[in-house]
Amino acid sequence: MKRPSTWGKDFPIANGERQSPIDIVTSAAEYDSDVQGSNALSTNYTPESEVKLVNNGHSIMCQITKKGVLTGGPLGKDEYRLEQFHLHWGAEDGRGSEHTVDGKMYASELHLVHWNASKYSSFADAVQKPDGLAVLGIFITPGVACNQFKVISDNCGKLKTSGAEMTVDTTLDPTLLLPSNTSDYWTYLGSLTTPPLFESVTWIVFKEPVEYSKEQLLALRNLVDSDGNHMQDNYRPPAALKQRKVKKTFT
Ligand SMILES: CCCCNCc1ccc(S(N)(=O)=O)cc1
Ligand SMILES: [Zn+2]
Repeated sequence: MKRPSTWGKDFPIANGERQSPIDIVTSAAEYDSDVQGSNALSTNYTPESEVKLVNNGHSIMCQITKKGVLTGGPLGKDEYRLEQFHLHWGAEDGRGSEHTVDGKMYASELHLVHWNASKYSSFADAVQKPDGLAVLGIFITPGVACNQFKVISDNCGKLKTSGAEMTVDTTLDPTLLLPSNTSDYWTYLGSLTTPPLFESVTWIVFKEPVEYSKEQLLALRNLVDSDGNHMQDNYRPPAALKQRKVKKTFT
């Protein structure tokens, strides 16, 4: 994939009104009490009985096969189905996340991608609809190892090159990839952060980061992308906020 600065030519929506990621200016975010209590954000994931990993040339992706559901919060009455998760990261710890918080970049960002199964028939059908997708963004910071992420980081060596796929014969519970606090998040209307950049994503970015070990981050940086280079800095820089408001669920 070419550099983000070149995307505008082939994908004019790159300069659209609801592009992602964004810099989250915490002082400008508006508290929204409506996303608490009975309609709090809720995940109901079924653990994967085997783990399908793909090096798709610009990230490492886990294709979900079990029924996993995200509801509540900013999603109204609709039920969003977990489709896949993947990550973005830097060449070093000081950069790598896509969203930033008051200009701060994290070392990596995990995206759990869901599609609106209440209104659409498949991910492909939902991916271009304004209320088609919901993505959970989880910031990653260097620290202790994340045990559930070992399923991915321990197999990066076998997924080195673009197009490599493998099925790991072990279970994986996506719930264990989430931060302990899933009540505090920012949410706003945005887009896919890679081409085709469709403006179809309700973003939910958790305030609390998750820790991965140095070794787990290094495993990501040793992957090879579709250009044959080390897969690093596969993050899009923040796009203009334009006429959007960011909501927050905490004071
Ligand atoms: C039409 C086929 C689209 C395939 N690619 C989907 C896709 C791209 C980016 C993200 S992200 N990085 O915004 O979560 C999720 C899913
Ligand atoms: Zn992503």
